[in-house]
Amino acid sequence: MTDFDQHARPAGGAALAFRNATIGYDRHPALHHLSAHFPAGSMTAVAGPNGAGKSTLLKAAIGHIRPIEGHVEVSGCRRSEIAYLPQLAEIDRQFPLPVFDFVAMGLWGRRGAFGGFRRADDEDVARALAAVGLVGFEQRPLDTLSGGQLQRVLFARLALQDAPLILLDEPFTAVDDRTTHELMDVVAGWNAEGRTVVAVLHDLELVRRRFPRTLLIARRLIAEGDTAAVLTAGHLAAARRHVEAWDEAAPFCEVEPAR
Ligand SMILES: Nc1ncnc2c1ncn2[C@@H]1O[C@H](COP(=O)(O)OP(=O)(O)OP(=O)(O)O)[C@@H](O)[C@H]1O
Repeated sequence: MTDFDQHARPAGGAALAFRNATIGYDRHPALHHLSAHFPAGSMTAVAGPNGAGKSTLLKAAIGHIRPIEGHVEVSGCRRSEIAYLPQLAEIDRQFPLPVFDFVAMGLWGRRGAFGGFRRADDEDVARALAAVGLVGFEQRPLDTLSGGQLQRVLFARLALQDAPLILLDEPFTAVDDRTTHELMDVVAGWNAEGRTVVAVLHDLELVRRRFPRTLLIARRLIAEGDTAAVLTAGHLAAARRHVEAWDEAAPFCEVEPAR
């Protein structure tokens, strides 16, 4: 358990399911007929080659993209309660705020933007910063942080959202091994509290070590389930072949679902 166990949730939290979902941009599908399930309380890695549709899957889960066909279902919480960490490249780090204030924004969902802060909130922010190893950084402007420090700040803000379902898009890209290890422990702590975690990851060794479940996609489902059974040489080769053979101009899906 982490410092956040006062927010610990009972088992039976939030789940996410894709039901024969085709998801794309301007009606050009990026993901075809995807059926996949992220059970409540599970911790799942989403893997696949570049362009496989991993970020698209997370964006559909939070409702930024609507399926062209099929359904994306969130159960056990409202979509607005999902915590989502986009790729670092999509984050505006020129935000003119000190670390403390930026992290405190994680409380907005619970307090409302104009809800006012309580003394306990200051303590929660301080605890969140301590949990990611950033004591002493409270007044540092965001734009003076290294990539790894910024990622720690983003994790602290995410923790304060107290979300039952947490989606992370390549959270360890451009951070060193030590930061990855420490932030990975934070993620495992969230999952131990009963939160459902879905993380897009390229580092398959990390996935094998730390994620019990994996979803392997390549514009469609290749395999899902126990990580060892999913990340086989055969499945990984199939994923590469499928993405390489993909015709970007194909307007509509004619591929049968993989399962
Ligand atoms: N906003 C967009 N408009 C049009 N096409 C897009 C958009 N975003 C992504 N795509 C396309 O959808 C497909 C899947 O992209 P996505 O970013 O989901 O893949 P990914 O698996 O996350 O890739 P990577 O590992 O490179 O981050 C790609 O062909 C991409 O070019």
